[in-house]
Amino acid sequence: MTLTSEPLTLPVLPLDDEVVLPGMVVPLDLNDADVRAAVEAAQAAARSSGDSKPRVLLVPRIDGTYANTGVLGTVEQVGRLADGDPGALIRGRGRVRVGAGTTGPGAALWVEGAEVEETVPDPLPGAVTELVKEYKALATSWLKKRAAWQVVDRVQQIDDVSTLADNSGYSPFLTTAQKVELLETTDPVARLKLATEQLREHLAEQDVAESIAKDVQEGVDKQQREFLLRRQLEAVRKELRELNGEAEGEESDDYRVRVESADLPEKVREAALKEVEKLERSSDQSPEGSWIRTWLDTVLELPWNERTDDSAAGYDIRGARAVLDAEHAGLDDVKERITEYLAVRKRRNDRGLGVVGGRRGGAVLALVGPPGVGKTSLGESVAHAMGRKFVRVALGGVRDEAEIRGHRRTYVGALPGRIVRAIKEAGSMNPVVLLDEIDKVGSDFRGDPAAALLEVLDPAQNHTFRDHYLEVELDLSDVVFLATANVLEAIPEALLDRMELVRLDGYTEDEKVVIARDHLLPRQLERAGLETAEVTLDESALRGLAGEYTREAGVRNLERAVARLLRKIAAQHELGERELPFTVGADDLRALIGRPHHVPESAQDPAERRTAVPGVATGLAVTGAGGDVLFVEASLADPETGAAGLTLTGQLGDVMKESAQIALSFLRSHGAELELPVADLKDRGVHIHFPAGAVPKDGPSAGVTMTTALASLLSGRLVRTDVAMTGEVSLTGRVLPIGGVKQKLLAAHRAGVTTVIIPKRNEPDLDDVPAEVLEKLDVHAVTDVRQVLELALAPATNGAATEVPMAA
Ligand SMILES: Nc1ncnc2c1ncn2[C@@H]1O[C@H](COP(=O)(O)OP(=O)(O)OP(=O)(O)O)[C@@H](O)[C@H]1O
Repeated sequence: MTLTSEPLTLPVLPLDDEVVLPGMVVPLDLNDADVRAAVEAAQAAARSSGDSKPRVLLVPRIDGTYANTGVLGTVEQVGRLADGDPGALIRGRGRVRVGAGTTGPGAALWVEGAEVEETVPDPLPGAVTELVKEYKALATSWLKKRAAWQVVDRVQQIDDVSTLADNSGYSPFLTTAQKVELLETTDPVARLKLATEQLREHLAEQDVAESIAKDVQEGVDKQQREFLLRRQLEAVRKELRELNGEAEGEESDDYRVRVESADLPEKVREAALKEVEKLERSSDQSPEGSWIRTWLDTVLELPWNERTDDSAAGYDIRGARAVLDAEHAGLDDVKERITEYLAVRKRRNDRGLGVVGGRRGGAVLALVGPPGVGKTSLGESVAHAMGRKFVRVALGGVRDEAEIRGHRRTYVGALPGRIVRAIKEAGSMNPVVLLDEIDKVGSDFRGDPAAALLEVLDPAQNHTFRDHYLEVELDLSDVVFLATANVLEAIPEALLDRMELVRLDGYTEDEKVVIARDHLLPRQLERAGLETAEVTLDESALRGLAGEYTREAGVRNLERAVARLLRKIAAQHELGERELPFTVGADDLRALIGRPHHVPESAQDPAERRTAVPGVATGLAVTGAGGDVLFVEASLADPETGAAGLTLTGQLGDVMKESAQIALSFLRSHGAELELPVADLKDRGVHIHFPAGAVPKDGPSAGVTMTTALASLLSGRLVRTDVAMTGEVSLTGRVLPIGGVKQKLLAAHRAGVTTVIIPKRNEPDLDDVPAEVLEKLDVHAVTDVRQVLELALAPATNGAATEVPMAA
């Protein structure tokens, strides 16, 4: 509520763009004509009326218009202002409603006015007390920001609502209009509310502005800091280079220069430059920096645009064949297959067709066979023949997909995969890559390496091969992939689908002799530091080494034996114990490298032979090392103590266990007819054992051998030592076909077996078996297990027949 008291007559002091509120003390410049006129008029009036202080009416004038409300001001002092100009110090006293114009002394404008009386509720309602607190808090926070500590105290001490609100007149952030609003709000509580709002708004704006300013400042700071640090880094580097005696400009670790000067495909360069930028931003010590450097090194070392030139000069197929012939003895069919493969590849290439693709396209040659038959070295020969670089990627035991495709770079110690590493090692984008032991890749929780390999080998995908580590695409379409495997069955199905198989089953003794003479001996002579003419191995010595000192499908141990022999001779020569040149004959072997390890069963003392007791039969099997002979032993358990049923030992697979069951069932039902005492089989346990040594692959082909061993056991008739057999047996006694005939026959021959029994339906496989082996073997193709028993069991000897061995 506002009341007006008796009228006042006052000279108007107009304030342009300025507002003085009650309680404020302001200095005003007397050079200003309006100010001087008002002050002088007031002084004159005061003198005549005897008032103590001259009084003026301070009225804001906005765009030439006066506000409705003014403030009664008393002139406190007239003198010099801080800048030396004449001035007056005026104190605002109270609100006055501006009335009509009137006359008075001097040049000033005189008006009538009425003082505005203010009432404040007493005591203050809670809401107002709260408002007072809020205002003080806001004002304090604002003042503290400006470090106006004395003012903080003064504001805190004001208790009067009206005075507190008018104190806002000092706020420099308020616009003239806002101050006029404060002036014209005559109710003190309403005015304090308004002042509080204005203050709050300002503080909020300030907060936003401040945080923006902070952000801006930080950005600037960071850029500046970075710039400064960079300069410092450069200076330090330069100094280090000078210390190390490097010439200016010869910046070994300046990746930017290296990337820019390297011969990289455009996409790769872009990616590399991006990394260089990251590197430049990271500190020298940060782990990220070292990752990036490793990555850049890898990228820079890859032979992006290197390729050996084979199509332009055009390796001619005849030349290629000549290389294959020169480096490997024998293997005619294998070489033929490789030559065909090369010819097709070349023709397609010449006609711009690219690699043979598509499913079953057989873009990849897979060399399958036992160890030491020359798979790896054939791969190398293919590279020679094509005039390309050769790299070998060992896949044995790879179970992690990342081995093939690389680890993501975020992985600690990440590396590119083996394919990328192979390309790097080859130093060209079109090498011959030999995927060695592709049958030994496994899969587990870390993914399926075979799936990654599939992508590598697929001509539709491999021109954009993506290694997880490298992250840039690599074109593998010009790489010649070859694969090797020991065991065909172990190659993952999907991969097998992509491959053209070339089988290497092993060598005959004659072939080994030729290989040893033409290839292994010359190489090992050189290794032993001997001249070609100094040591000769005659044919009988080579034969002895191949036949009695080693027993293998390939020639790896043979090569070792030759090496051992030559080392011995070289040492003896150095010790003066042997004259050179020297020709080694079969009789010299024993003295040089000791006794042979592999004597044929038939050459053993008859009592020492494995088949010297009933119940042991000789089988033929394929193992990881190629074909091999193995012995199957059968015995009957003691009727008192032994458990009934069938016991099998010797690391057998499920299929082999089933074959054993079938052999047993067959003999139980046909024993009588075969004149075998099958009653024994009913109440006594049977034990079949495959002695360790060579562990055969799981399969049914030992069926005939197990049947024969059991029949021998029951009849007491020995199995002929010179007979070995292979074949599956059905419940009715039919002999069914099996695999690996060539490997098995080579093994039989190696072991000195002379009679071999095979299933009739395998007869066509004999075409693959070298003639020299067939010549020495008496091969019987049979259809029924009865024929097997007839051939294999020796005639009964009187008396000894009942001596049946027993298992413990
Ligand atoms: N037909 C051959 N003519 C000449 N040398 C041969 C022949 N076969 C094999 N060799 C030689 O025998 C050695 C063993 O061959 P290699 O290492 O290539 O066997 P591999 O089949 O790859 O065996 P693995 O499966 O264990 O890798 C090599 O030194 C190779 O040169």
